[in-house]
Amino acid sequence: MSLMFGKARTCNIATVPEHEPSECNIVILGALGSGKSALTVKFLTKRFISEYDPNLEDTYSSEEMVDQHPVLVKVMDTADQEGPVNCERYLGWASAFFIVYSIDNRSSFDVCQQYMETVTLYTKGLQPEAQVILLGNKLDMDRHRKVSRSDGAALASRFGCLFFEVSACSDFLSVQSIFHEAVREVRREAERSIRPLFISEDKAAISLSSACYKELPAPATAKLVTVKSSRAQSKRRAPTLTLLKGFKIF
Ligand SMILES: Nc1nc2c(ncn2[C@@H]2O[C@H](COP(=O)(O)OP(=O)(O)OP(=O)(O)O)[C@@H](O)[C@H]2O)c(=O)[nH]1
Repeated sequence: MSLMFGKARTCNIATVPEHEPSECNIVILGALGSGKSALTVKFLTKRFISEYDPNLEDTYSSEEMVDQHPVLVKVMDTADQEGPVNCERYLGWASAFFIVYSIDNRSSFDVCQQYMETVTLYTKGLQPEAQVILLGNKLDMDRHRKVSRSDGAALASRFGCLFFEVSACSDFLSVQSIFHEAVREVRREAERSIRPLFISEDKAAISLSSACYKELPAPATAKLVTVKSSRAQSKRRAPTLTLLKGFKIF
């Protein structure tokens, strides 16, 4: 079986349909304190962290079932201190980007615009194109909101990407849904990129205008199978919480 999924991605799950990538590499970008680690840890462990090591950058993986198909989701939780610098380490690796801001912090939203520009400049025209999802985090802080939902939607629409608001400290299923939605987007893109390009004008108009705020799909029932960091794997260390030693988990 060969997968039409470039950039040296591997294929090791035999039951994956031909056009579907068996791995999905998600890079999480955003300003300091926007909640990148909290979202990552929530997805991996269902728990919320309140303290973290801001210099910790690592890649974690989790075997997931998304729409009855297995996929290895790898998550790179980045620790850039001042916006997009030294992006080479993830630009070629990512199948999807989460660009995260905190809805109660206007400047974190401004940093997102820089990330959007950097990432879309790199990804546009690639086959398959890495998918970008804008995330307004800390939805539980709505009463302190500094970025309106329509501002988020407008930015996403400017770059033609999906947009969700979420909270890393509330329910696990909505955080998981966003990661699964990223997998779906990556699969759609993989499928699109192996199809000949016969798009009617009507369809093109629909797809161009459809970017923007999207209601979360019903939470998937898939359950977390394993939690391992790639570093831990390579050193054959015990999986799970040892990899998260930079976090305090509640
Ligand atoms: N209320 C609330 N707090 C959150 C949420 N997500 C993260 N936080 C808190 O915000 C702070 C920063 O969260 P992190 O996940 O460490 O943010 P980060 O983007 O990884 O930060 P850096 O590692 O410094 O880049 C922590 O105190 C978290 O507990 C959320 O959804 N709601």
